[in-house]
Amino acid sequence: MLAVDVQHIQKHFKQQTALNDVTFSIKEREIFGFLGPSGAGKTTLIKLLTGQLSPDAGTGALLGHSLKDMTKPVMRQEIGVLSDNSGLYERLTIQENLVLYRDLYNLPKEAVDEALAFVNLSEHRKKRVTHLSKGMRQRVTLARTIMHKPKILFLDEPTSALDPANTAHIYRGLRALNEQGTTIFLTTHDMAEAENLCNRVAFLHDGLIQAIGTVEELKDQYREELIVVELEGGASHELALNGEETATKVSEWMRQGMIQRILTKEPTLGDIFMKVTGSDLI
Ligand SMILES: Nc1ncnc2c1ncn2[C@@H]1O[C@H](COP(=O)(O)OP(=O)(O)OP(=O)(O)O)[C@@H](O)[C@H]1O
Repeated sequence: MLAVDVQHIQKHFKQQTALNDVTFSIKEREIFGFLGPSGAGKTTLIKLLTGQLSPDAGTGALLGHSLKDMTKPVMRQEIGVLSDNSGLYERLTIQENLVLYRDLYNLPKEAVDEALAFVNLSEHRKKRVTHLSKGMRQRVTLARTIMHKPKILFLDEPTSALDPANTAHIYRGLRALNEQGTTIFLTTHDMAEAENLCNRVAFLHDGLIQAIGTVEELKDQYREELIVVELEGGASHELALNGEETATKVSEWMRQGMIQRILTKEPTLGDIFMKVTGSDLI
């Protein structure tokens, strides 16, 4: 069964088109990343998939259930959603927030400790939410989101407020969760995050999927045969691998003994995004 199956979804806000004919599917147990700059439609897509918005056109299903059923209680057990809108109880501690949630979902006692460890907040469990930094809040929200071990996890920019050490910790946790069977759908404009975590990615730009595939497939598809020649004194030149100009220049530099290093150039996801959309990821 497909975890997510979306066909020709459209969403408009008055004159503004947020999503325009978006079709894709995600297999169970994939980690799938939607990459796009601000305003590309990423949050809108998560809201449509999780029943917070209805599409203007198109159909979709999660684990075989129509998007129309997303607000039903049974689906709340199947999915977890991390978004900006944390909905945490400010006056309660981290632990008290998680206990409330544990009881709501009838989870075992140890679920709170596991969730705290997942987000590296065990030592801070007694802190009130109102005193937390933005990154800590994001981690508490994430703890709550993964606590019931959902079948599909939707993460809207999950590490946007986190430092590198906590980001690495969360990545390890997400991979472990995925190995236990959770399908993960995340949005990001951080290409390193996508490369690091995702089995497959899609580029979203102007409300359309502009490219989709594994990171390796996209790199193969858009690979330019380029070399970088680094010269004495620090100058560096990017040249086509098989150009006449390259041969002339390189042999001249070699004759003069100027070459320090010659490297082949692998495009980053950011390079590919730029090539496909003509726009930056930021
Ligand atoms: N409730 C709304 N009313 C009007 N326009 C909206 C609404 N929600 C989103 N939009 C518009 O739809 C487009 C897509 O927005 P969306 O929030 O999905 O982008 P995003 O890719 O998540 O951006 P970011 O990375 O900044 O969160 C934007 O042009 C945005 O202004």
